[in-house]
Amino acid sequence: MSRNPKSPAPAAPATLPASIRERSIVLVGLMGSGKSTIGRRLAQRLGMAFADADDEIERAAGMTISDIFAKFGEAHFRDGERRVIARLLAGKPHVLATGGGAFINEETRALILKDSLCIWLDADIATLVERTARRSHRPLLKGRDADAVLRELAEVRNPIYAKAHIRVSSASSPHEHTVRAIMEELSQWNA
Ligand SMILES: Nc1ncnc2c1ncn2[C@@H]1O[C@H](COP(=O)(O)OP(=O)(O)O)[C@@H](O)[C@H]1O
Ligand SMILES: O=C(O)C1=C[C@@H](OP(=O)(O)O)[C@@H](O)[C@H](O)C1
Ligand SMILES: [Mg+2]
Repeated sequence: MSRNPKSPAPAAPATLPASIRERSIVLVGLMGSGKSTIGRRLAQRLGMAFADADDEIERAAGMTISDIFAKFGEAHFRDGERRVIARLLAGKPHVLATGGGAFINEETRALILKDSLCIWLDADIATLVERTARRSHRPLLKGRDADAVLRELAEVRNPIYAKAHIRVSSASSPHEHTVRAIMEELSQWNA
C-alpha cells in the first residue's frame, strides 16, 4: 500500500494503513534513545495501548531492574525479559518500548520480528550520554564512564538494531519531532 504523493501527510490514526494497526509497534535502540518516552506519546497519537517491557519485568519480578542485575545477573534478566516480551506480544496490538538489550538477544529479536513492526530509535552518543545522565537507574551505566560504555554498545549493537524494519533519528528535540518522524514513516510503510 503506498501513499498518494499529492495528498497531505496523514497525521490522524485513522489514516494509517490498517496493516500497521493490526500488529504491535516495537521500539528498539540504545539507552537514552527515547523508547520509553516516545513510545508512550506514540501510543497516545495512534490510539493504541502502551507497555514498557522494563516496567513489566519489574512488576513481574517484584523488584527493580538494578536489583535483578545485582542479585541474579544479566543472563537471568535477559531470560525474564524474553518471557515478558513474548507474553506482551501474544496479546492485543500495542506500542511496546523494550529495554536497550532486548533486541540483541537472538530469541527475543526473533519474537519481535515475527509479527510486529519494529522501529529503531537512533541518536548520536553525545545525546545519549546527556539523556542517560538525567537518571541513574541503569545498571550497565552505574559508576561507569557512560560515553565509553555507550560507544562500545553502539559498535556491537547498531548492526543488530539495523535489522529493525524502520530507523528513525531521535536526536532532535523536542519529542514531538521524533513522534512526527515516526508517524511519517508509518504512513509510508508498505506492509
Ligand atoms: N526526542 C527527544 N528529544 C528530547 N529528549 C528526549 C527525546 N527522547 C527522549 N528524550 C529524553 O531522554 C531521556 C531518556 O529517554 P527514555 O525514554 O527513558 O529512553 P530509553 O527508554 O530509550 O532509555 C528522557 O529524559 C526523555 O525525556
Ligand atoms: O541496554 C540495556 O542493556 C538495558 C537498557 C535498559 O532500558 P532502556 O534502554 O530503556 O534504558 C534496561 O532494560 C536495562 O538497564 C538494560
Ligand atoms: Mg526505557
